[in-house]
Amino acid sequence: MPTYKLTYWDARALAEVSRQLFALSETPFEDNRIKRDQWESEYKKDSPFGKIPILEVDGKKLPQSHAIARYLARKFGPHISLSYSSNSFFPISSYFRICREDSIREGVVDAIADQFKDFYTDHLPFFVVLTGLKDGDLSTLRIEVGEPARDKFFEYIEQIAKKNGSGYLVGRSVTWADLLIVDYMFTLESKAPGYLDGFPTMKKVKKSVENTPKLKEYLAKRPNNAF
Ligand SMILES: N[C@@H](CCC(=O)N[C@@H](CS)C(=O)NCC(=O)O)C(=O)O
Repeated sequence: MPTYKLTYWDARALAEVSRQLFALSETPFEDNRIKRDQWESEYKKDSPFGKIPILEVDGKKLPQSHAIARYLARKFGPHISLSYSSNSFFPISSYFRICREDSIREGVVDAIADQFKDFYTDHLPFFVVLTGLKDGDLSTLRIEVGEPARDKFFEYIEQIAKKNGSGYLVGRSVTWADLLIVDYMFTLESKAPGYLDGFPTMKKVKKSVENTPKLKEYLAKRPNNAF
């Protein structure tokens, strides 16, 4: 088995999906949580794009959080489902075959993750003030930036989740797009209770994902980071 080392801050943010993919697949990895001064003095100069997270696979560096998560999801999954889902109604082997044959599903998972990234960028000016990373007028930012970005994105994925009807966004078990969105929802709900109340199907998706057995175990033990 290759050795994996994931370098990021001591935060969930852009590394958490990949940590969860390691947990779901029960793959050992080095969770290398660094401080800003270490980043500046030791890591930055040798980083491919001058940013973290970075995944090292047998010493080879892979940057960009989505590229890392997609790589791990395909390697371990491809849909990180199999025995981890309690409500997968296909027998494991046939479900695995169907996923492999149905590569359009992988495309849809990637598209949702990319759409989330667009939302994340639009929503960021509100998010950084909400989480205390920057100072600003929270109530004005909520009305002018947060809620319009939230409504645009969550109205799309609420419909996708409703239509899929399984408690997940794509197929009948958890994918990395679910992990990505649910972790962000977790932060939003802890910082702004009620902020996602208009999206009940997505709240059900969050519940299904957080109750995925291996993930539930991981969530109970992970460091208590604010975001
Ligand atoms: N698009 C990149 C963004 C990475 C990014 O902005 N990382 C920040 C931490 S969240 C960083 O490396 N900051 C340190 C710096 O810019 O020197 C990704 O998704 O991985």
